[in-house]
Amino acid sequence: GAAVDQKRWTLNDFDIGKPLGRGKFGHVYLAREKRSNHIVALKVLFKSQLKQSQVEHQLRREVEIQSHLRHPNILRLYGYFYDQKRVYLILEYAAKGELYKELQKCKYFSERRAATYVASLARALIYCHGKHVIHRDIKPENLLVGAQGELKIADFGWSVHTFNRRRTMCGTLDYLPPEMVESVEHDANVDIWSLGILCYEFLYGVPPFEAKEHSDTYRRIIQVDLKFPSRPVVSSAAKDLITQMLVKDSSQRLPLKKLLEHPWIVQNADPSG
Ligand SMILES: O=C(O)c1cc(-c2cccc(F)c2)nc2ccccc12
Ligand SMILES: [Mg+2]
Repeated sequence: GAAVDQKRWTLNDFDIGKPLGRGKFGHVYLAREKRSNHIVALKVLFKSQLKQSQVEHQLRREVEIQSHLRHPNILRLYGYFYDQKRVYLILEYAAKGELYKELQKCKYFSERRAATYVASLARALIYCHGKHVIHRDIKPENLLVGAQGELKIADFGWSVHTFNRRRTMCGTLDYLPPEMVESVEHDANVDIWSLGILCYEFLYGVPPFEAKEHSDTYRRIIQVDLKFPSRPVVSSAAKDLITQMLVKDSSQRLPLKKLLEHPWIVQNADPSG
């Protein structure tokens, strides 16, 4: 098979290490490229599963997109190859793993930690939007943490698949903005909404429109039924930012560049991200 940086990779180029996790279409392994000793994550996808779920074309498109994105807060895709039964994706290894596990463990983040994450995601999204790549689907499940604690959007491909499966079939609607829930045209401003949802969840430990039934979540989203609990205590600056992002009219949402100048971000985000 081919590869994004023209090199023809094969399984023999790697020493395979411990499993890092499993997804719907296969497993991810720690691996070391033999010549460079470079540590990577090798995602192994079964062609049978990909065919069965009719996601081959999406995978190719997402690989194409992801391989061209170069940003400190976007997980790198170095290349891919395939054999008879499997497709292998050569990914950057994020040493501190999945953000959602960290969020579950500490329930919610401090305002400084939340603001630092939100600012780095805003910078990654500004970069993506600049390359006409939108909709990076930035829920906690799609975020990994690098060795220095930096956030990485690791959402290439899956979320599009899960997006088509999870959001239309089952799974969380929580992150969908009104225009997507009402399935009308959507643009890069969908990412501002999702980042607002994420900011709320970082600070309170739950997404703002969570409800038992899908139909209730759906209604709360389209009504923008935004409420701030009294606990944990959160600054009014943070609530102001979230309120400016979770606006039904996508054109009225706070632009990402303005987000980086918002007092809550300026006063709380660690500049190194
Ligand atoms: O047998 C193939 O040619 C094949 C190639 C690819 C593929 C090619 C480039 C990039 C990428 F991500 C995937 N995906 C597949 C999925 C299911 C069945 C077959 C294939
Ligand atoms: Mg996606």
